[in-house]
Amino acid sequence: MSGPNPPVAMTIAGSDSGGGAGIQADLKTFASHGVFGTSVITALTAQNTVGVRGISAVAPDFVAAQLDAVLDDLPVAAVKTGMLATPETVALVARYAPRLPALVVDPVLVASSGDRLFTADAERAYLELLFPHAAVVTPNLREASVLLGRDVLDADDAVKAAADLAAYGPRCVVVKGGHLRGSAEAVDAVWHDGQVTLLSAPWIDTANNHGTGCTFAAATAALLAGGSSLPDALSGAKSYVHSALVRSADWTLGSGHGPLAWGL
Ligand SMILES: Nc1ncnc2c1ncn2[C@@H]1O[C@H](COP(=O)(O)OP(=O)(O)O)[C@@H](O)[C@H]1O
Ligand SMILES: Cc1ncc(COP(=O)(O)O)c(N)n1
Repeated sequence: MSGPNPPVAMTIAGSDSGGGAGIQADLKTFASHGVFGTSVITALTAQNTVGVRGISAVAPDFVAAQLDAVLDDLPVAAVKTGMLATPETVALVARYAPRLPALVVDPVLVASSGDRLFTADAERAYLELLFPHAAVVTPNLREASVLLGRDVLDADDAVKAAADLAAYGPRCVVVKGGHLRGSAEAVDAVWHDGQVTLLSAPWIDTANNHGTGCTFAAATAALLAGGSSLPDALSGAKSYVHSALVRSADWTLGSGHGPLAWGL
């Protein structure tokens, strides 16, 4: 006898040929949470732990075909967006938003290697078209800076940025502090229902941080698909990333920023 159906989640993101981020990180994270993962691929990247060598965006019509194929057939309970690659694809996903439950938007604009993953001038499409539909948006410090057009450099800036991004309509904003060095804690600023709180975990000293943001957003979507409340999903995702970072801290896969472990 088989058990009950697993919850189903969807990732709408880019492929990372190096396996550390994007679709590959999302599916590992869904599976680690006992969630069945579906995937709508928006772009291929030729990428490794060192950097991004090339990007080939999928035509928006074919992104739509993938969305239709999955949504017409499978009971998707939560959705995560990662690299959307072009403003046209952001607009497309926004048009599908009424069919996308528990929408976690990770506004991937720049890889941790510093390579841009989005065409210029995409900020407005994110802010005006997609953010109003999101249950939660999860920019890192650099993405918050690009979106707001000002420096977001420290914890105080992150708190202000979370409140300012909330004005665009998402139910919750997490400004992730994974690139804030020099502190014993990795602190993220969370705006939810008009209140700002901090999400904190011990800082792990490791170069293997390629895919932390994808993993955090995918874990949040997996936990939402399983029925967690938003605050529980965010704290569960934070501890999942922390424990993955601990287990892969000393790996030497690749000569750049290596990937994270997976599994619970
Ligand atoms: N070295 C680290 N130690 C502990 N937590 C980290 C570390 N690096 C990132 N995180 C956490 O991982 C999550 C993803 O953050 P971040 O790395 O800023 O995202 P991104 O990959 O989008 O740049 C956040 O919760 C952040 O605090
Ligand atoms: C296809 C793809 N999607 C997302 C990221 C961002 O991940 P990170 O910020 O950890 O480099 C990436 N590098 N590649």
